[in-house]
Amino acid sequence: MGRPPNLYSFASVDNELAPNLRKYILEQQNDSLKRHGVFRLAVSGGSLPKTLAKALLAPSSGSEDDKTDFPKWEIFYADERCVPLSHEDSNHKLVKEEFLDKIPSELGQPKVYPIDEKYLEDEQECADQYEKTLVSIFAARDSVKLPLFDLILLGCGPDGHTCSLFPDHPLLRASDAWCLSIADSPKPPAKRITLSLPVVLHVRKLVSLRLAAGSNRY
Ligand SMILES: O=C(O)[C@H](O)[C@@H](O)[C@H](O)[C@H](O)COP(=O)(O)O
Repeated sequence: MGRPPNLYSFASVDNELAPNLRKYILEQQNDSLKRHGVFRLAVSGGSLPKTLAKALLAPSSGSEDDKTDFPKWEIFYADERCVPLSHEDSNHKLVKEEFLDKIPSELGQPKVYPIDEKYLEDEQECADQYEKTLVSIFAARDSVKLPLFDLILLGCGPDGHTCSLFPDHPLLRASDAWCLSIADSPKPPAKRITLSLPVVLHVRKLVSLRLAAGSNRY
């Protein structure tokens, strides 16, 4: 059995959560860069991209371990809605506008892997293609059983869903794919793709941010 999760609660996003999240992410970045020269993470939508910007675009203390190395980051989507990348519902658009576009040019940009818009009409094909992208980065499925992200950063909806894995949905039991499609998401838009639960649980480090009900505290 894995280690039990550490639970933290923060009274404010700006003064408490953001600096602690920065420290945690940069520890994972530094550790990953030492191990394999790249920092591979998956992110979701919701309020996370804005929180990431608060954490990671804050000024560095100047110490060696408090520096972002964005050009060595590879960012994937833990889930995505099957809409064009410029659509209001796109997680990529959100991450781009709330975080990536705000990175000062001197810090460089992460490499980002959005879904391929060619396959929006067919959510299963969209998931299969995204899985192919993961396979091309994390090695072939016949050589690794599951991709190993250095870090996955997720939100959690009021109903308990995370990625596009919803409570009691049959997708929670799917174990034969890295990426899954959903056509009946209880939260619109209905068509989405998501990492499968085995992939999420295989990660090196997982952060799940849950807003306290009716507030903007985590
Ligand atoms: O695709 C989605 O439905 C959202 O991205 C969703 O998964 C979000 O991450 C959670 O609902 C948490 O949202 P908050 O971060 O706003 O609480």
